[in-house]
Amino acid sequence: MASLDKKLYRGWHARAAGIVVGLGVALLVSMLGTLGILANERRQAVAVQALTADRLKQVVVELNQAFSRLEQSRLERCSEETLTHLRGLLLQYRYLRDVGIVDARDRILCTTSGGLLSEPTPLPTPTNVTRTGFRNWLNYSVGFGEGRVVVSLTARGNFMLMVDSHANTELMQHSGIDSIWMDSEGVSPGKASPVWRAPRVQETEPWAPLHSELGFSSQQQFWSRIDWRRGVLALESNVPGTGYFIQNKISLRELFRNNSRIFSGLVLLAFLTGGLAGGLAHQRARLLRTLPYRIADLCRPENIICMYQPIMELTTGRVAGCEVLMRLRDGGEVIYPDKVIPLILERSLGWQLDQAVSLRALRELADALPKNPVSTDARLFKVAINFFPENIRFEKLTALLTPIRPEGVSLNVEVTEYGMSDDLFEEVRCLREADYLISVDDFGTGYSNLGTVKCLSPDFLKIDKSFVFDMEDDSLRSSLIPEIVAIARAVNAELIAEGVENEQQANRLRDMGVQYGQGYFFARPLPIEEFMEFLAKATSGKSA
Ligand SMILES: Nc1nc2c(ncn2[C@@H]2O[C@H](COP(=O)(O)O[C@H]3[C@@H](O)[C@H](n4cnc5c(=O)[nH]c(N)nc54)O[C@@H]3COP(=O)(O)O)[C@@H](O)[C@H]2O)c(=O)[nH]1
Repeated sequence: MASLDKKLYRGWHARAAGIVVGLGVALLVSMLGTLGILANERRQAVAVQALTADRLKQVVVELNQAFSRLEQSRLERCSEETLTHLRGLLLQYRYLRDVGIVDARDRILCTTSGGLLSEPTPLPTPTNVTRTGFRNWLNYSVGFGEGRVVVSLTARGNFMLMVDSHANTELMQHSGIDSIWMDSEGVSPGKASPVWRAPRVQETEPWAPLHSELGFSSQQQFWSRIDWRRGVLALESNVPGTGYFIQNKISLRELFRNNSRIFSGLVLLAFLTGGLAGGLAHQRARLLRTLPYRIADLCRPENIICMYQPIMELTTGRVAGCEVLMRLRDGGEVIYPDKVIPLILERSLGWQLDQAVSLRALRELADALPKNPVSTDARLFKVAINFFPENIRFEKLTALLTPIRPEGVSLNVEVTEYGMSDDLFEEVRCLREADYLISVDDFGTGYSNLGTVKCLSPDFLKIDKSFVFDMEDDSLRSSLIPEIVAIARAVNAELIAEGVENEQQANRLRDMGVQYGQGYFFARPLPIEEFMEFLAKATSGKSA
């Protein structure tokens, strides 16, 4: 069995399974590990963005509050008194740097820092105008004291507030985020403009937020995208209710560099788990290719091949019938019965096999025999079929064979000597009454005595081939053939000698009183077409 398993195991199948599974597991482990690293990176960015969003929101809330209070105060005309009042208001806010009053053409008339301006200072067109009526000038450079600073201006009605971009920048720089965008909803909905970019971010082509529509949502939401071309993972979120968006961009190369140890560990882990899984899959695939795992499949009708070995009448040379011998097809290979019969019995597949063989053989014969010129002989034609002893049950066999029994063919049930038992006698008696022929197979190798053979009353005794093989040497074994001939006469059975391999054996057996011979001298077990050709040739030879 071991050598057959080895033969049946097709190396490349199992190797391919091992390689595929190994690579698959290695890939899966690497992917899961990489996803874990990305998820960790994302988690960190989310925490940073949540904190920054909170701060930005405070600025916006401050702006809203300040505008409401200014609008309620109705201090829309520039005067020292108004400016004093505005300065008092400014002190109450953390992020506001300046408060001013503008005219209808957005010209600055006075500010808390600059006082009453001798000439109105015109502002350019706003960077954006929001739905709620805010006009924004982002990154606006103004002279402040000795130098200039970059600020953000926001105006509503006649009031203008200045948010210190420097303060903002400080805030951002320490937050770890990369850029802030603002949605100019109202003027051009869905179009966002960058507000701030960390100095370390050098970008020629900034990325607008993915979901601008979420800028005014009351919930902070996070989303991410990977730009494989640029090798960047971008994480974004909105600042709830403000129209602001926050972005973090992580270079994949940097990510790899920062986590190089983890990645090395991951490669090692992928290699080990892939190797282990591949090895196990290879073993399993090898195991699945072995006969014990495939025997049930091999015994299915589509894998069964029936061969027909002629049984010759030794005195006349006429083809008296045939024995059906099965083989199992396994892809391009053929498996012989001796290799699988023990396994078939162990797996209780005997009936499945006997059923499939007899159905196929009788159908093939029913199709082929009438087309053949020997059909006139069919009346005499005996088809011997092997059944496992436990399947020789009258009801079971007749239910199976009666509907498919070909016209004019005698069915010959072969019973091995090993399978003989008391309860078999009754089954065999019933089969004989129903016109079935009975042969005792491998006669001489079992433990039957004259009494049991008498009880069975078979039509044929098949002399086991081991007696025939030894005939040339006149061995002790072959010297028993006359005893077998005597037993056959005593039980009124005819004899078929198995394993006839040459003419000398055939002639001697005939001379000893053996009626029939079967063996390679006449023909090997043949497929139906070749068997029919043999039959035609033998019949025409006889009639010529
Ligand atoms: N229940 C079933 N058992 C079956 C079925 N088909 C076969 N068998 C049993 O398997 C045994 C082995 O069969 P196989 O390998 O086919 O061998 C047969 C012949 O090929 C072989 N033979 C015939 N002539 C010669 C010869 O001249 N020399 C030589 N060395 N071998 C020869 O002998 C076997 C004949 O078998 P049998 O007459 O039945 O003893 C076989 O013994 C069956 O029991 C099946 O469908 N069902």
